[in-house]
Amino acid sequence: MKSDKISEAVVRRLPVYLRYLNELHKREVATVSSQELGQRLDLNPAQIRKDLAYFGDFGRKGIGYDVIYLIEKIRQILKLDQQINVVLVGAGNLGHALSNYNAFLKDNMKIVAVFDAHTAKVGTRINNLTVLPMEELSDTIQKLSIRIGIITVPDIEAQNVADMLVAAGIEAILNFAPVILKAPSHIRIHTADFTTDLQSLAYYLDNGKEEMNNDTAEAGH
Ligand SMILES: NC(=O)c1ccc[n+]([C@@H]2O[C@H](COP(=O)([O-])OP(=O)(O)OC[C@H]3O[C@@H](n4cnc5c(N)ncnc54)[C@H](O)[C@@H]3O)[C@@H](O)[C@H]2O)c1
Repeated sequence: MKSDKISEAVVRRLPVYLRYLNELHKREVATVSSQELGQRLDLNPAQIRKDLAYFGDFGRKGIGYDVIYLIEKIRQILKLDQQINVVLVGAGNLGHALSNYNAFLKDNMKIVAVFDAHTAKVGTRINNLTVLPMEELSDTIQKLSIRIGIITVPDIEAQNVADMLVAAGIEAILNFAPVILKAPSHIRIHTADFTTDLQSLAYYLDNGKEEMNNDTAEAGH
């Protein structure tokens, strides 16, 4: 398995494959072709074959890929075959929503601690967890071997929280605050930015109209 050579683009596609493969497994489908995966996921089958070739040549011509085997391999590559503990900082609106969202539990990722700086939030309960004060962040991260941090604090506080997470030994951060965070190069940071996503959608709304207008104009020629 050439896991050390997997590009970022492939790593981002693997969870997409995994979600659909889990769906197939639930429907008791045993094998799937790259064509079917391509159709369903709107990806080029050749690209899918290339991505999956990272795990060795196990697709069989005319039969396709063994769904269970592929699920196992992708989970291994993504390290979802081990329990990964996650901490969330910022028990506000978004923090509550994410802490209550259990969809990733099946992938062995679990929010095991929630923190907040506000005294009114500390001691309250979210989804069976008691919100803890920031003073306990470092000890808790070490005690529970927490490896990923989720940041849901206001933008002006986000860098400060990221620094605390890094100092406590976190290896990766999912940041929901609309700021670009700085961290040492060995820390992986992904930012989930709803605002920029919405802004780029606005562009496509206009483009869609223009394209429709162009199409209509061309059709009239
Ligand atoms: N609510 C949404 O739908 C949404 C969507 C996208 C992005 N965001 C972003 O997520 C972040 C949180 O949004 P929200 O609506 O949940 O805000 P919120 O005000 O409801 O919650 C923020 C929480 O962070 C806590 N906090 C503040 N400073 C802190 C610090 N230094 N350490 C620890 N905790 C601290 C606050 O006490 C509060 O409980 C913001 O940056 C926001 O821009 C929110």
